[in-house]
Amino acid sequence: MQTLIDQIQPLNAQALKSALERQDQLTKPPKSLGKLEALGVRLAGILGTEKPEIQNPVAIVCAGDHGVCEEGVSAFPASVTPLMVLNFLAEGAAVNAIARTVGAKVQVINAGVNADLPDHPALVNTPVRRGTRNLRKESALTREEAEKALLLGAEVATQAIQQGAGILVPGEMGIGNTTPAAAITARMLNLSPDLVTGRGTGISDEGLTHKVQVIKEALNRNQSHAEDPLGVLADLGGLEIAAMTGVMLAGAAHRVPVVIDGFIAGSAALIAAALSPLSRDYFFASHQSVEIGHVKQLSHLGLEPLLNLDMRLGEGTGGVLCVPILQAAASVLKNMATFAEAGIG
Ligand SMILES: O=C(O)c1ccc[n+]([C@@H]2O[C@H](COP(=O)([O-])O)[C@@H](O)[C@H]2O)c1
Ligand SMILES: Cc1cc2nc[nH]c2cc1C
Repeated sequence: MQTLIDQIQPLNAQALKSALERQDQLTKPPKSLGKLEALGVRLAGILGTEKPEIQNPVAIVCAGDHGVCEEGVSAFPASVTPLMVLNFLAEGAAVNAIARTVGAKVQVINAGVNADLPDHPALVNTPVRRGTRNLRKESALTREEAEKALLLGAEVATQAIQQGAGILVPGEMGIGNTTPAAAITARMLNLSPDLVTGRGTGISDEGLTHKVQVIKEALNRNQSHAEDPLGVLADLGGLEIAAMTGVMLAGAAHRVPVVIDGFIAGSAALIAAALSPLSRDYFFASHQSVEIGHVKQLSHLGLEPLLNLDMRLGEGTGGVLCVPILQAAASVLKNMATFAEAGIG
């Protein structure tokens, strides 16, 4: 893991500078493309050229199950997780439908689903274990398991990049995973669980009170500290959260932009950014999730969401939806004429 972290370098300062200057030479009133301009400049810094281009988007949907489901923290049964993996493979899920509209490929990682899954070309089927332990009672994962899941995500992302992926969207599927995501967020940001715990798939008021209590008890076991992000990941868990963290770090290590989806992806990004503060420069936040803790994650990460469509699905749906916006931001720098070229002014 340390090798991966050490590979992450700052953005290319020269490319940032020339892209910034170029924005004002293009045939438009200065700053008239608003936030697209800063997005383009950052993409230039990531790709190391004032004329960036983004091709071959790939969504990597990481799936895992959660021992804490036995506490009744979700509106849906855990059995939905493997069924949704089959749905991704049959291209019937929301992420598939949205990916189709933007030309993105969807790959799935079984990081730790509690069921046997069939072999499929779009599935990396090497689970670290069959779901996490119940974080209310014990550490969800060992450090070794957390690191293994992280490295699995990193390996799949690295392979996708070697095969030409130009932008990565880590997505997730895991019934119960807003519980570990909220616990991680509370610990990493040192916030009370009631400020970062939401309704996930749609639990009742009573369910929400219970969920906050479960998270409080998990945090009160008091086994991990924000200064030890891998320890937090292991303690509070999520095999798919760990795998997503790996995808994010591998994107940054290979200078590939990474689109951060909703609240669960946000919790993985908190871990990634704590492991490597430089990695944040490679991240773009797609949308503002309805989950209440998401705003807090994004402000901590210094990321502004591109869309606010009241989404709270996960799977990488918001991330995939934002790919064309980022492609457009790059295309402006790459394909627009300058005033000099157009003979204007
Ligand atoms: O991405 C989000 O912001 C988001 C918010 C709420 C729920 N989800 C999805 O719903 C599942 C987790 O919800 P829950 O209630 O089972 O913890 C999981 O499969 C996520 O992909 C995702
Ligand atoms: C059906 C369903 C699809 C999902 N996709 C991501 N989380 C989900 C949760 C449920 C319940």
